[in-house]
Amino acid sequence: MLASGDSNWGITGVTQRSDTVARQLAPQDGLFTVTERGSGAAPLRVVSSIVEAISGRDNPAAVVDRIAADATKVVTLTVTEKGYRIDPRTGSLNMGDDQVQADLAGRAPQTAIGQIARGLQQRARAGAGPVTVVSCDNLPGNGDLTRNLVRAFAAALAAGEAEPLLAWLDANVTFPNTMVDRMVPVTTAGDLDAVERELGLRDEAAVVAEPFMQWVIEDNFAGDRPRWEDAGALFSSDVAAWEAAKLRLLNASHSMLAYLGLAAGKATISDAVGEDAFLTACRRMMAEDALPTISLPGGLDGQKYCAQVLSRFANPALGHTTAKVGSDGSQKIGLRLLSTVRGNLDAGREPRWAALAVAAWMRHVAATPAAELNDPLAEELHAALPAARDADAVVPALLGCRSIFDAELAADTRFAGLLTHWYRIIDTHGLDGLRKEINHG
Ligand SMILES: NC(=O)c1ccc[n+]([C@@H]2O[C@H](COP(=O)([O-])OP(=O)(O)OC[C@H]3O[C@@H](n4cnc5c(N)ncnc54)[C@H](O)[C@@H]3O)[C@@H](O)[C@H]2O)c1
Ligand SMILES: O=P(O)(O)OC[C@@H](O)[C@@H](O)[C@H](O)[C@H](O)CO
Repeated sequence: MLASGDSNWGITGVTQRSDTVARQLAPQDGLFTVTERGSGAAPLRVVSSIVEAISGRDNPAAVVDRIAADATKVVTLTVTEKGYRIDPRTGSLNMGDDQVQADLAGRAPQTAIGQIARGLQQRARAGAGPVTVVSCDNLPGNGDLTRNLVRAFAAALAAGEAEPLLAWLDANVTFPNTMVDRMVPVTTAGDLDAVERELGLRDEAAVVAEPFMQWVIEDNFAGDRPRWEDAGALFSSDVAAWEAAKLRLLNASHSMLAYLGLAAGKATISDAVGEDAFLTACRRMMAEDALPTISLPGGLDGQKYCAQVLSRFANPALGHTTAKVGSDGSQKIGLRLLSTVRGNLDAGREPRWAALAVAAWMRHVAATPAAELNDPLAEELHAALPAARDADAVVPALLGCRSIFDAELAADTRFAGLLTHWYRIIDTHGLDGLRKEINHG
């Protein structure tokens, strides 16, 4: 958007739990490069939109100040699913979370929702103007969700604080829903060296990405906003449909490839999708299980979208690891896969392929020691596991985790049967068994 000529905007970047990115950007005046990899890649570009980078962990008061500043018009957040601190049983803010309670008690806030709510409270008191909060995470209705969590935080304050803040939020803050799509793997040391060779300078904050990018935003802004449409963003009143398509087709296949790939020793998503049987499983999951459960947004051709997703996954230059995509499974499978599972069971169909992905996740959980499982619920999941790790022991044990499977889904014998079937094949017959079973249909 800046490159299109309007230079009135800039970004204050805030890191959350670690100060790494703030430390990398500070000596570079906030400048960083974006390297596209794959067919149609644009030349390396230096991005100058970040005017300052703050460590939210070390300087939470500065975060509150920036949100409250009159000059701030938009607050975006991208903090992963677990960063929202949702209670899986209620879908609202987890009031049992120590960090949420500490933010409510009045310390300089450390949680993402606490920082936003306290920033907005200071903004209300300062009489600064309206502001828009934009979640960019892979969550359905991410704007509505963020609004509900911020309101829940405000409502939990003492009455004298809660009522004026809630009224001010209603009159001055909007939370548009968005869908962001671009595969951006973790930058490696090799990426930094490659950028240095091309640029002639060391960029510690370099970003590597695929050429594809898409940002769909609900046009519901409380105040001024950058003209992102000049740089290709799509403003739409149908963001929910875009988000459902992305989560149930792209992200669901991504998770499926991650867990099948991990079981078969494939390090990257492109390696996993290069295995014909896994490619077939993804195709069939999207076509037979996911597509029938969603209404596509106007202008999106489902068949073409699925084919494009699989060819994006095959990009060998990206190096997106199965370990990274497979992290935080407890936070992702409900949104990406169980939504499809429920849609099919309700319609009387068997979610055969989506169940394969969930079974592969269960196998990953059971085969990974608790200390090595990259998941905020690692302890809870391992506490649920019995000593035996075969299909008949693991599947019912993990189905009993109410943070992930509701009682109705856990009691569905069709789903449990599919999970046990696929788990057993992965566990006892390995890649050859999977190939045979997937190709057999
Ligand atoms: N990387 C991609 O390909 C991509 C593409 C589209 C959307 N997304 C979305 O962006 C989000 C971030 O992805 P990423 O690849 O940058 O992940 P990442 O793991 O590299 O970064 C996650 C960020 O979230 C913060 N965070 C993690 N746990 C937190 C917590 N408990 N509280 C507050 N902040 C927390 C981290 O500090 C970090 O800044 C994803 O969850 C996804 O929804 C990612
Ligand atoms: O970012 P995460 O960890 O929530 O999920 C991993 C990937 O599935 C995801 O980041 C995709 O790459 C992205 O959603 C593509 O737009």
